[in-house]
Amino acid sequence: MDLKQYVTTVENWPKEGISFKDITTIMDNGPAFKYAADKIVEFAKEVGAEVIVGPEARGFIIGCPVAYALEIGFAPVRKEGKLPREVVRVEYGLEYGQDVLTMHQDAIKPGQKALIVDDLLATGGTVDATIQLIEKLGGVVAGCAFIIELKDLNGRDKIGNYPIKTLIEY
Ligand SMILES: O=P(O)(O)OC[C@H]1O[C@H](OP(=O)(O)OP(=O)(O)O)[C@H](O)[C@@H]1O
Ligand SMILES: Nc1ncnc2[nH]cnc12
Repeated sequence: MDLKQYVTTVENWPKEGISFKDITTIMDNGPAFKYAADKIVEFAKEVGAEVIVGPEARGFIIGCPVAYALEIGFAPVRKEGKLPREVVRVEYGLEYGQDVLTMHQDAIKPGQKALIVDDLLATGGTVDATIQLIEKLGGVVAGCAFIIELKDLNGRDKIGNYPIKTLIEY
């Protein structure tokens, strides 16, 4: 399937100069959404993922069906002040901002193999912070999977040697 045809590009949103890649037009097409999730499920099996870790909010959209298909757990990464129990926290930078990401202290078991799943890899700030959170909890990063990669922003450089899967490149 040519998944790229289902992505909508919105120029100058949410800020001047940003070419926003909107995945809601993948999600609202059943076969396209299933294809994207199935491709990431295949990768999750290859790397032996034992838990899926997804950053708020679009990482929930694609991460949860992957976890469901594999019958493994899903651990949410949330912006500060959203998780109700004790958390670990990491500050990070975005293509269009700065924020703090958190995970519950008990979200990952020591030694557990975690696959990070998100809709898009841009500067890599989010995935870098998520890797740090998993490792603070004693987890092992099995890999990172994204529907979309924005190559010019060199997000891969922040991921280092972990296995990476991306389905669409710009
Ligand atoms: O590689 P990066 O430069 O970190 O950018 C990628 C991140 O940015 C977007 O999330 P955003 O923080 O906009 O939050 P949202 O999913 O709640 O819209 C996207 O869903 C990724 O998580
Ligand atoms: N250009 C972009 N499109 C969609 N989501 C993003 N997150 C960071 N940069 C983005």
